[in-house]
Amino acid sequence: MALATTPPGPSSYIAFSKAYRDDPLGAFGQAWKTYGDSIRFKALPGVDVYFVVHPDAAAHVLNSHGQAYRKAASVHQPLSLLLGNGILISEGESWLRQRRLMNPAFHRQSIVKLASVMTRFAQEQADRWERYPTGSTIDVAEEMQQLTLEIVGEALFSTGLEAQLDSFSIAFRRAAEFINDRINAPFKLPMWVPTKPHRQFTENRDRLQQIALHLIQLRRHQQNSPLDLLSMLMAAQDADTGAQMSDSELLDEVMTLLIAGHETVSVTLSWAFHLLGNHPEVLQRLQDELETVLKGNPPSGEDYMQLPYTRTVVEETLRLYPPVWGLSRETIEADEIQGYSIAPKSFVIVGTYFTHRHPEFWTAPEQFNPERFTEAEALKRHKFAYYPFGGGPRICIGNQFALMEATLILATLVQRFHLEPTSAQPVEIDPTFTLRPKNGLSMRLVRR
Ligand code: HEM
Repeated sequence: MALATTPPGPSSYIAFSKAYRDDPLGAFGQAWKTYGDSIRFKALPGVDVYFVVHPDAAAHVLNSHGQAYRKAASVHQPLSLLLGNGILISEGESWLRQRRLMNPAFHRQSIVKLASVMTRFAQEQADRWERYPTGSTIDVAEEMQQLTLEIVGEALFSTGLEAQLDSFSIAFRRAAEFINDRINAPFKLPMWVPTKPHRQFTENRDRLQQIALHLIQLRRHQQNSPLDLLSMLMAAQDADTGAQMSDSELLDEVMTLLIAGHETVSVTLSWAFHLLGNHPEVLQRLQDELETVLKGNPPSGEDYMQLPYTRTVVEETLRLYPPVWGLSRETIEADEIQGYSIAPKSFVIVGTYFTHRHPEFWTAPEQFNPERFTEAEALKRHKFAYYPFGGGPRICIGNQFALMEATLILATLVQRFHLEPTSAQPVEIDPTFTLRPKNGLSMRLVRR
């Protein structure tokens, strides 16, 4: 048997990390071009970072050999400042218990019931836009963030978040910036050191948690509670012990769902509008589908399955702009990926953004072409050529929720409005926290 070797990579990590700080996607993209699908960076003495792009490697790390990996502490410790030990962060038995408790709330039957929440809020958004003078310039990224936060808030609590929406949104954005900086900082001061950013982060985190905890406590005292995600989480019982979640466990899960459940969908929608604004032929097909299927009526939950082209637009957007552009893991034990040896306690990044543009698996990968996502085309593909929701046991629990929400919002807004680019300049990507358009996304709102 041939001995496993070490993947190639740059000799100077300092040069790479400087390029990474200036332009993370550009730095990884350049390294991918130079060294191929598996790269090793010597980060610090004794600490290696491996970057893998091939779908086989993604399948290996996320699925078939997932037991040799755990979520990377350097990313998840900063995240846990906000999400505690919620399902996104936890590991092992405790994660399995949380996942089992939460799974029923995300089954298709449960999600379908939320379709009316999604369409109602999307219609309200369209009504708000109706009041703007046609031709107004709007920040689509900002508008989608508010809308998706409203929807996940309603799905969780049925009511209650509206009044606090702005406060939540601002505190979240600031807290997310702090976490992103902390993830990328080579040295992290302990949080008890009273620096200004630490104090500000704590204030923002406390504001977010107070809002969520208040809604949980209100529900504890409510009779005839509505059938929403929060009641499902509160009613969920551990199969072995019959135990239910405490307020602090609920708080971590609620924070996780509010945050994981709005930011990702909001950036997907922003990119979808950006792509549609620059691809009139795709927009035309989408409008044709909406006209044929909806016949001028507003979309309802039942229409979701009848809008296959709209959904492929969402899927293709998630290919080109996966909100979670890379997945980071740590090796628990030594491993071998595609013939390369991976040292124990190394950091492995699975490069979703790059796999989604891998020329061996996608024809004309840079082109926006929703046709790739017809059932027949999808069946022909490597299962891990496309994984915007991750894969294996830790796959996104909200993937059905997200696809339904993005499809229904897109259908509702495209039926009534056309969003035009305000500039011929390409929109820059800001890969902090999630893959967002840099400095928002300014577009011209035209009534149809
Ligand atoms: C387009 C939208 C979305 C994208 C691209 C996305 C992406 C992802 C990815 C890549 C992961 C796996 C992270 C990893 O393996 O390290 C994940 C996990 C997760 N997502 Fe999503 N997500 C989306 C929407 C949602 C929504 C709407 C919710 C909830 C309402 C949600 C809740 C979660 C949770 C709770 C986890 C952790 C699951 C676990 O570890 O068991 N996500 N998401």
